[in-house]
Amino acid sequence: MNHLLFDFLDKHADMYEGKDAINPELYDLYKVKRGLRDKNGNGVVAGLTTISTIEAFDISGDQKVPCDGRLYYRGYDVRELVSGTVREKRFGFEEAAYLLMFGCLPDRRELKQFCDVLGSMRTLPTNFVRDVIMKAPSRDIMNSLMKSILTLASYDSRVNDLSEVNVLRQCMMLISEVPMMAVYGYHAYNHYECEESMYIHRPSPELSTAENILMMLRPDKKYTELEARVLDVALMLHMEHGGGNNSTFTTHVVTSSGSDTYSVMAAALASLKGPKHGGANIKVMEMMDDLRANVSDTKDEDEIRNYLDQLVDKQAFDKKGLIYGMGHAVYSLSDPRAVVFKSFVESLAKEKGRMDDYHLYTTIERLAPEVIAEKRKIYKGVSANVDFYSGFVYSMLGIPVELYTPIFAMARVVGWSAHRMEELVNADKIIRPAYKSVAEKRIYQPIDKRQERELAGGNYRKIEEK
Ligand SMILES: CC(=O)SCCNC(=O)CCNC(=O)[C@H](O)C(C)(C)COP(=O)(O)OP(=O)(O)OC[C@H]1O[C@@H](n2cnc3c(N)ncnc32)[C@H](O)[C@@H]1OP(=O)(O)O
Ligand SMILES: O=C([O-])CC(=O)C(=O)O
Repeated sequence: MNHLLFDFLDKHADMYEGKDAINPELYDLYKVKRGLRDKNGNGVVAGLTTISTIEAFDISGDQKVPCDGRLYYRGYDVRELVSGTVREKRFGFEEAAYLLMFGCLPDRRELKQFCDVLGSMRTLPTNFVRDVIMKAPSRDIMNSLMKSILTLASYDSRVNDLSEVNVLRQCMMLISEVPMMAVYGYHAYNHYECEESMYIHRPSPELSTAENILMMLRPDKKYTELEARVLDVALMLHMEHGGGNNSTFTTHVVTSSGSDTYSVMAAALASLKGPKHGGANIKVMEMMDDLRANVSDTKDEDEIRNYLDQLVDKQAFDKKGLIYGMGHAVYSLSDPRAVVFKSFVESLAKEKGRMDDYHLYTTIERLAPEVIAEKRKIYKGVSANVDFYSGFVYSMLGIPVELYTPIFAMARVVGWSAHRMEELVNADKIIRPAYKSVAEKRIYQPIDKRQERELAGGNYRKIEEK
């Protein structure tokens, strides 16, 4: 332990606590939109996009009426894209990636070419797995991914070339390589930290992204057709969500400064892993484990409601006051992706003998919006979001929890790529909103004239002892 640091923090913890708190009334006074949303939850319009469209309200006269959510990729309803590829027995991730990147649906020849190119790019530099991915493995695969992506930049002789075709090359390369880097990052962690056996399977250029993920993950490389199709649908549902979501907005912000593709993607990953964003899928699973540990009868609705009450009152689980997997910055009555997920969760749960869990999830999905509405100011309705059922689906596919958010990233890297290109082509202006300063001006004091402060201390020690 660094005693110097420990004592310093112990003395200063009290002084630091609340130091940066700003009187909430000032936000109203200066009309600051906290979280870049107005009082009714509407986001500040920060840009234009043709990549996707999100709808959560219908307009009736001059009224906005909450409706079931709708999501379109380049104008195509995501539900139709999913049902189309499932019906026509094709893997859809690559097709949707083509659509998002190039703006139109591919014909058979174009799709084959695109899949062949992605397949040919599923390689990493010589010894990259040994020298980069295996070094300092961590349970946090998102951090491991960021490290790998930033290191890849050193192997790119045209790292800073912002021409469209070069950025397209870099993006396609990352779409191909992120699944490998994430799965190998997990194997490294599983071997070095969990003392399990390690195996590194090379991806196959003939297989789809979803098949490759399952193949690389499993010791015997085996998976069923249903498992690969379900994962493919999950990837399609996570690929893109407008320009304003936290990680895609990060993509726009960092792109606008002229930074390189690797740095932009690392920043987007850093944003996505947050538990209020893509990291929520891991939190949902941890919350469900905590619920099972604290609710004696998971079929008793009163007991479940009581636990949800405690969650929102910051008394249970991580004491953050959130029911993970619930609520969305844009959607009101429903998130269309959660609805699609739910449609195959039931059949999968039946097949895997997880119907008790399925009923528990559906009960929470029904009760949570009521509990949140009782205790918070609700502007537009709260419903299950894409992260609510995704972890449950992955657990039925035998995917380890550490990979849940990285799987989100494997898909969303496509949306980030499309938005990076859109920002480069259209905006070419650094994103720079304003912050109103509410600080007082002060007169400089020479060091010998500054008053000595009495620091009580003890606060950090208490935190450490917990
Ligand atoms: C891929 C994705 O990023 S999807 C989102 C994944 N995140 C989660 O599942 C985490 C849990 N959910 C949340 O934290 C929130 O719903 C967010 C961050 C997604 C959206 O938050 P907001 O934009 O503030 O939602 P909204 O305006 O509808 O919230 C209204 C009120 O309900 C509260 N609320 C919303 N969702 C929840 C929730 N799941 N649990 C408890 N309270 C909630 C908000 O805190 C807010 O109350 P406040 O004004 O007192 O702070
Ligand atoms: O749009 C948002 O705020 C969150 C997001 O990325 C998603 O729901 O996929």
